[in-house]
Amino acid sequence: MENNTQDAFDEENEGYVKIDRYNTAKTASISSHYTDILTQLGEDPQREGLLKTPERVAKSLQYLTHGYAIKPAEILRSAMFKEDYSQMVVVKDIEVYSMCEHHMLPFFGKAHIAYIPNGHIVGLSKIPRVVDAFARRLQVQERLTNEIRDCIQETLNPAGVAVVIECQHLCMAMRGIQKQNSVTTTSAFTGEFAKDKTRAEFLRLITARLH
Ligand SMILES: Nc1nc2c(ncn2[C@@H]2O[C@H](COP(=O)(O)OP(=O)(O)OP(=O)(O)O)[C@@H](O)[C@H]2O)c(=O)[nH]1
Ligand SMILES: [Zn+2]
Repeated sequence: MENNTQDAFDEENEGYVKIDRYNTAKTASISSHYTDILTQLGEDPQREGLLKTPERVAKSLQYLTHGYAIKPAEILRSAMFKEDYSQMVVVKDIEVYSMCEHHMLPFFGKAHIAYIPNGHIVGLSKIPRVVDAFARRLQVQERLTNEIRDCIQETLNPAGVAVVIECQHLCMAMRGIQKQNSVTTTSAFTGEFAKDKTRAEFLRLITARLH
């Protein structure tokens, strides 16, 4: 039998919760609903191209929502280091793939995140991991933005956190209002980033291009 059990990141570190990514019972149950849905859409679920589609969709949906099984605060806690560095740390252009909770269609784009250390820094890769943990759920962009900010603020306790997310929503492009190029920007700040000067520096850094 195919071994579907793996942890969320194929790593053994603390904070990476073991998940049954393609839980067998869940896959079977979701698949059977999709067989029904295909019929209701006027398709023939028995035709060759669709035979494995319900199972594929079931696995795909479990992957696209695997963030529920991840504990983002533990990810940060697993790589916090005491360091006497108190300048802004910016990680920008982090790819975001999420699903809007209203239509279950993708929204995707980039997150730009900064924090000002207050005794501790965090392993750089952990910031995109936190983004993924919250993005891989059914979301709205505003809540995604706030959840990332709050997780970093509450766990790392920095002097400030800044989160800017820019995304395109397929529910606004493929259907509904059908605006192909609109981009939604959301932002959330804490602490030092309430100050105009600090916020302006962050915004300058994320819009600057080095090459
Ligand atoms: N604020 C916010 N709205 C979102 C997000 N993703 C999708 N939406 C919106 O959710 C709203 C749901 O509105 P409804 O009127 O209930 O749904 P609908 O009839 O499908 O709306 P239309 O998309 O306008 O056709 C729509 O305006 C979507 O554009 C998000 O991340 N944040
Ligand atoms: Zn939507």
